[in-house]
Amino acid sequence: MTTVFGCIADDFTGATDLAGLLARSGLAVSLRIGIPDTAPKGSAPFEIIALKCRTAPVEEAVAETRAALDWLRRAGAQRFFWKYCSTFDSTPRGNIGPVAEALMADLGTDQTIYCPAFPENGRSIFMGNLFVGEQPLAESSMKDHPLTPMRDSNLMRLLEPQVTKTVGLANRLTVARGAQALREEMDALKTQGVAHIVVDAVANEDLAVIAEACRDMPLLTGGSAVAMPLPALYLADGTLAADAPKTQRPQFDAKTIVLSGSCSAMTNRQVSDYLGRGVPSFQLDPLTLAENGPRAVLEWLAVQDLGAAPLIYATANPESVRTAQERLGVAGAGEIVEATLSACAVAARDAGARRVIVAGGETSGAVTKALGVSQLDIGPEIAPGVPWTYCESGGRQIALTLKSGNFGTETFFTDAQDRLVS
Ligand SMILES: Nc1ncnc2c1ncn2[C@@H]1O[C@H](COP(=O)(O)OP(=O)(O)OP(=O)(O)O)[C@@H](O)[C@H]1O
Ligand SMILES: O=C(O)[C@@H](O)C(=O)CO
Repeated sequence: MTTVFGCIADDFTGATDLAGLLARSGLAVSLRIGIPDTAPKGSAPFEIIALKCRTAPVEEAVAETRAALDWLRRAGAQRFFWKYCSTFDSTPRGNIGPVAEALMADLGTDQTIYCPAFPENGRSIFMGNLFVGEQPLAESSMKDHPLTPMRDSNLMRLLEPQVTKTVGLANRLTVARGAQALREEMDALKTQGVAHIVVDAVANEDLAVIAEACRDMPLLTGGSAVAMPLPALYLADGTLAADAPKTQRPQFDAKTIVLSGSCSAMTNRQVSDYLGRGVPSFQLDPLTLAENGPRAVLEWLAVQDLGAAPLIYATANPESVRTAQERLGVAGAGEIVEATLSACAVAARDAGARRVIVAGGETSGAVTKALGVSQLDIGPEIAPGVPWTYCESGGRQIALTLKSGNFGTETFFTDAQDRLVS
């Protein structure tokens, strides 16, 4: 099968988020961890390459995404998507804008759109300003993000310093008038030399209009949700054959491990909910780990009944996180926890776990790497933007879900288990 739509995501959970929304169509979606070192063969209609370049140096992010684009082109894709966070996480220099400009140059196109809106998860854009729920981005918890604090809510102002060409806006009033009106507005902006168009969207209906208007642009950029209507559009216009490969539903043994390294407000609530159900659990403390290593948790894990879906978590409140970071450094505390959760993932898999639930973007990156996973097929969605995925790890098929810190409802860990039939 030739790939129709090639996507590049700037982090792992963001990639599974996009994959989950594309897979709502029932069509096969394949996710590669990093740029495959083999030539494309038997690629899916929708291919996503997950990178880890959100906060990488600009030159590194540009080089990696260009290499990913090259692989996707060799897989046959002619339309491309640059996926970044629905909260537009970026540094003052990038990497959203510089990567978009580099991909545009490679594709020989002079216009693209920027639409991080994800209404189902409370991200909306109005008059170029991004909201998280009812709060402007810069007043949301994103203002204190450790790596990419977002201190402005205006997407044009955020993007301008990241690009060399002109930035403009197609606002909600235009989007509300439909796909044809939006196309005309983009053409008018093109004559004014606008290369980068922020597009307003407050509801899924707006995203349907934007996707319809922009479906044939060589490059689209945004959060996952703006890409969601594309599979149906490509099926309807014959870009994708009606017999294109569909998603699979393999079955997995119910032995499960839940690993949480996210300290977001939502993950804290999810961990509390799961603990409240009386599941076996082990709380990791970075300071104890720094002193004694992971032996205690690995010994505890070795005697657990994985049928009871035990939880190992470092999830903590901001005060405890700060204390650990003051003593070990931000990176030091993070690495100790990530290394421990990764070792637990491997030990649980070797002990028979076939369902692995991971919370946290960085944590997911570390666990996926430790499990030696290079390709994931996308299964059923657990919550908006969080699907189950199927992959091979250590010679076995496992089901793996990677949850962004802020995604899912309080009952996510049980929701995940309920979504897979054994
Ligand atoms: N108790 C703790 N003290 C200090 N650092 C911790 C603690 N628990 C987890 N960490 C580290 O905090 C970081 C959490 O980042 P991660 O990306 O996994 O979650 P997140 O930021 O909530 O998720 P996302 O990026 O999807 O929003 C990881 O590096 C993790 O190892
Ligand atoms: O878009 C989002 O919010 C997520 O897919 C994400 O990128 C989390 O890191």
